[in-house]
Amino acid sequence: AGSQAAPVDGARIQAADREPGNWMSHGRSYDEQRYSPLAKIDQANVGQLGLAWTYKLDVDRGVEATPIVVDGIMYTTGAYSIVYALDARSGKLLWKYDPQVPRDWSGNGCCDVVNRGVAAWKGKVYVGSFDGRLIALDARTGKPAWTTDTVIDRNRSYTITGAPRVVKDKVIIGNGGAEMGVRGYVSAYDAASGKLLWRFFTVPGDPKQPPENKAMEMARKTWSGDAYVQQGGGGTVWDSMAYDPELDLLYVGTGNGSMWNRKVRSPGGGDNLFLSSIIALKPDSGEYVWHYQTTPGDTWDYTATQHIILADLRIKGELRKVLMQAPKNAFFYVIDRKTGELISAEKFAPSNWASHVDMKTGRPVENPEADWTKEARLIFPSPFGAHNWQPMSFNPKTGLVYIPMQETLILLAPDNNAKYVRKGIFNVGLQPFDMPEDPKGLQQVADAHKGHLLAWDPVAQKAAWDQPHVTIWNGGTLSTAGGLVFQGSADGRAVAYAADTGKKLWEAPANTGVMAGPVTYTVDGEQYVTFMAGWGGAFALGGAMANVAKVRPEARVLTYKLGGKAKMPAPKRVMASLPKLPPVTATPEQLALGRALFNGYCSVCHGFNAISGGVLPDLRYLTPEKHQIFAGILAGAYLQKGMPAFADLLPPDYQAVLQQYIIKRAHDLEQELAQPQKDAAR
Ligand SMILES: O=C(O)c1cc(C(=O)O)c2c(n1)C(=O)C(=O)c1cc(C(=O)O)[nH]c1-2
Ligand SMILES: [Ca+2]
Repeated sequence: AGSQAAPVDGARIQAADREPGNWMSHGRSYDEQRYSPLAKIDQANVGQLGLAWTYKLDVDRGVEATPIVVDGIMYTTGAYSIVYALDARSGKLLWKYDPQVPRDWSGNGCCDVVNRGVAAWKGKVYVGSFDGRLIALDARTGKPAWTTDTVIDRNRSYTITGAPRVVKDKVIIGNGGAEMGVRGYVSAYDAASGKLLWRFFTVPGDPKQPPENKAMEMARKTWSGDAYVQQGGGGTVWDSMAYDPELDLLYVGTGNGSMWNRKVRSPGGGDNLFLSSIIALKPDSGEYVWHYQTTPGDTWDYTATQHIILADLRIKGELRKVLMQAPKNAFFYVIDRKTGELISAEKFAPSNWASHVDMKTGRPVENPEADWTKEARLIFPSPFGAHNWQPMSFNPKTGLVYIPMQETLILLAPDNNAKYVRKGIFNVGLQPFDMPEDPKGLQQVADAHKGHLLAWDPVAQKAAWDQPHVTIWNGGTLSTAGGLVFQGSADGRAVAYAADTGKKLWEAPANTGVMAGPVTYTVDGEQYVTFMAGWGGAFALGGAMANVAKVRPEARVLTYKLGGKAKMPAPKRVMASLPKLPPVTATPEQLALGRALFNGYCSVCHGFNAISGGVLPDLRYLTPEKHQIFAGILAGAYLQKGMPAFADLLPPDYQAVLQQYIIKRAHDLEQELAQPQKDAAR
């Protein structure tokens, strides 16, 4: 391996199976199967797994990283894009790099200040920081080698949450922000110097300007008007990529429209390319090759940024080079990855927005009842998706794909006069999200959200087995040659299942919700399994329902081995008691306005109806001292803690009713706590 740390290159990643003890790229191999040939830990002995070591991360917010492990060193990330290099055998910190994400950038993300991990290449480690920088670190020391700004417009809410991939000496990275009014793109940078090599926009720019390329010329014809220019357009490449070295094609998944509401975004309709699509690009030039749009004219936040897996499958007697994706929209797609031809698509989760995918046209057949742009509709899946970013895995031995599937639903109501407001504000064309305030109603909605570990046969396009979870937002999956599937759970466990039958074989407490995809590796012949634990992300920030999981954020690396004897630290204590509450003085009408303001501006971080999911402060617990400086906080007093300023959008009387609504909800809670528990229970 020479004297360099992390001397990963394309040849090594392509031959990943020859060194199964390493985990050298995000999905382990370029095909992103997240399947490990390691089999020392198997169905017979997995019950003996114990903790080898734990490592506490700095920030207790959502943890979503897939660690990279090369030659005994683990490179991983936590919230605010902090990078950690750990001895993979002991968990000892070798170095740490904190990109010092300005905390006042926090409000530019839709879904927590998360990071999904680094890439390693020829002695460097690459991380995308939440504020949109791409940073190359010396893998030995953690010192920056170069930094580049990937953001084309700092007046817009661009973020990076996804992990870079490196292909042919090019670091590929996209960004997030389609809830916040950005134009999506994916860029390639020279791995050695950080120089920009190409950029592919996923949605058209201003029609008054010439299109950047042929693909944008094609895309432009599928949009109406030019309102989308101001609104951003969307189509962000915020997570998935895969690479086929033989075909020399790079695949990227694109996100939803900005705004979600197509009536506002593209008033005359249209497919709005390349929203919610899988796009094949030439990695050398960024040139468009083909695309498949999963949700034409998307109006539900049905991103196709979900994990992409490449595999060779025998379908109707023929070996096909396929690409698989289970996007938010609840259809499992098998696509010819050379041509983009749709091979099959079936529902892997309940949905009401479309009945099926027409195999002649390759398009979903939409249910007219799911059009919420005229009036409010109950839609499933919700924008949490039938599957979100939590990566699935494919086991070539069982032929099954293991999907962190979820049943979700939502009431969407249009705001067809919505205007782009400014950076840091949700820009979706909806009336504020609605959710029952009363505990019983809330419990009903929460109960309708169901999490599953679904084993899916991609050839037969049907479920092989299904394991229920307590709620949604469970972890990504890892499958191994030991006949195992590993998955963390929202309710705070690390679990192993039999890959063939789904039988649960092992579990251990994680103290907190586990969302990230686990990895496995070896050091000196010993096999380890690592779970990145830490509750957060979109569901937990949204609050209320996430409390079903009964966990709090506690960011930690958990590594197991057979016979491991390390001790799990005790879980952190939670929630203080309610402070003395100021009186409610507002009228019912004012409180209704306060509620609309809260759910419009505050709920995506502090929870719907002011019930926090425990990641960010539950405002019902605000102390009298904090209530005294409420206006100051809205004006930006806590910017450096990550609390954005909203005062410019809320005249003083609105600020007062917003505060009154929070106080009213605190009184509601006080009453609830005083009542016998059984009233609130399911
Ligand atoms: O449209 C986008 O740009 C964008 C970005 C992100 C992100 O960067 O994390 C998410 C989403 N959308 C999204 O729709 C979503 O459900 C989501 C969940 C999460 C998460 O980390 O828990 N991120 C995102
Ligand atoms: Ca989105």
